[in-house]
Amino acid sequence: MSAAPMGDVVTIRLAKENMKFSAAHFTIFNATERERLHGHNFRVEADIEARMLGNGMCFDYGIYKDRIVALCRELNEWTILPTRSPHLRIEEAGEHVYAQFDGQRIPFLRGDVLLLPIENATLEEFAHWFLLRLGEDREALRAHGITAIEVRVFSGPGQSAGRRMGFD
Ligand SMILES: Nc1nc2c(c(=O)[nH]1)N=C([C@H](O)[C@H](O)COP(=O)(O)OP(=O)(O)OP(=O)(O)O)CN2
Repeated sequence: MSAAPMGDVVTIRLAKENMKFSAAHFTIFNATERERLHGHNFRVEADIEARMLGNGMCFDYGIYKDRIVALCRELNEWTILPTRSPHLRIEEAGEHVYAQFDGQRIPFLRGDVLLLPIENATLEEFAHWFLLRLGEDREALRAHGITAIEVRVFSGPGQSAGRRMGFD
């Protein structure tokens, strides 16, 4: 049986139990409608497309297991607020962070809040955040022969958003 020729594209699926984070958020639907603050135990999965590199394997996926778990830890046990929402203004004042929405000035302790450069605290924006962080080191992606990554974020069983990014 011939070995898989170098250059074949394979998909590595990473969906480990420890790829998870607990966080509070609220989805903003428009300038006047949002959810109440609530939380989830979010789970993360990643499909990484890559070229075979010889020796019967592609890149060592352990590298990205560790990276995804580390990124989950960055989001764990925070109230996540989006800094790029068109409907929310963030005001930092001393030990507080105020989220200004539709005339409401919602107070948080700075020590409880993680400000993320996303448009909304949604599954699809969390997935995009993971993709941007995983795609930061383009040299490494090239060396690993990685051509695309899809990240899928779950807010609970049966509810997720997947987002894909190609890399040249
Ligand atoms: N396009 C999106 N729409 C919605 C999102 C989102 O991320 N992207 N998020 C929400 C809510 O935040 C989320 O659905 C709230 O959780 P909810 O489904 O109410 O609660 P559970 O996860 O416990 O699911 P149940 O169906 O209640 O069991 C809404 N829209």
